[in-house]
Amino acid sequence: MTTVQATNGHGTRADRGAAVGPDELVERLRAQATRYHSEHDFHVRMNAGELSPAQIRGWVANRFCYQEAIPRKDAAILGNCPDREVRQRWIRRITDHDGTDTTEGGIEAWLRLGEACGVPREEMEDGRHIVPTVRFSVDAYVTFARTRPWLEAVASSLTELFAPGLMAERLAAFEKHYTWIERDGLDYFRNRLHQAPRDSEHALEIVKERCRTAEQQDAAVAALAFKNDVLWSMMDGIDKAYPA
Ligand SMILES: O=C(O)c1cc(C(=O)O)c2c(n1)C(=O)C(=O)c1cc(C(=O)O)[nH]c1-2
Repeated sequence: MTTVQATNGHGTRADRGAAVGPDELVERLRAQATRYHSEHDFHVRMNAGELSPAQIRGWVANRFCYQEAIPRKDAAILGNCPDREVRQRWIRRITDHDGTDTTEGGIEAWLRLGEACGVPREEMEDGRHIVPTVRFSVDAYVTFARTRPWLEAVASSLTELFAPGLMAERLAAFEKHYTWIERDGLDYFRNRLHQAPRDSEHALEIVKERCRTAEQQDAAVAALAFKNDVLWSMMDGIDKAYPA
């Protein structure tokens, strides 16, 4: 089939006329990997061990804004989703981040990561280090989940398909290059190594099964492209705020 690639990579309806099968849809979604934030220069330098302590601290403090917003984003998806089976599994994402009476969640693990890097917990919690680009990008993601159809919001979470490679590389890079960070602080990344594939498999199953029309498929690809933009602009904001 002939395709005309949109220059912004958003895979608009002009790309294709007809709906494709589930496997080809997965290929279209996976093709978005080239625009994932792992390709951003700040991440490339992070994993090469080239960032200063101030740059790592700036990244950790700003990323806390994203971590804190994830459960609110997932609650918005639950609120818009009429399907009990989907909700039954999706709800796990909220406790993974918020924790429970007996388990520590990702937000607490991220606060410990920050402390291990030398950012006091209260400085993360009060948001004093958050730069405007990060705040607006994160807000755009939560607003997207609140206002778009729930299936598109599920598709937008599929950046997590691309996350495990970056996480594994990051964990190795932190252990090798940033030895000034206490090892216990890296639990967040270790946990995500198994949580991210589990979550993205579920989201992919939903999108494969339910995005059957060309419009739904284009909307899913566009949602994923939007999310890549959210993550990329966060990195742009952090990169600019903490120069080498
Ligand atoms: O550090 C990263 O590179 C990274 C990327 C992503 C992602 O691809 O959206 C997530 C996370 N981390 C993460 O920790 C996380 O909990 C998470 C949830 C989601 C989501 O969209 O639901 N993405 C991500």
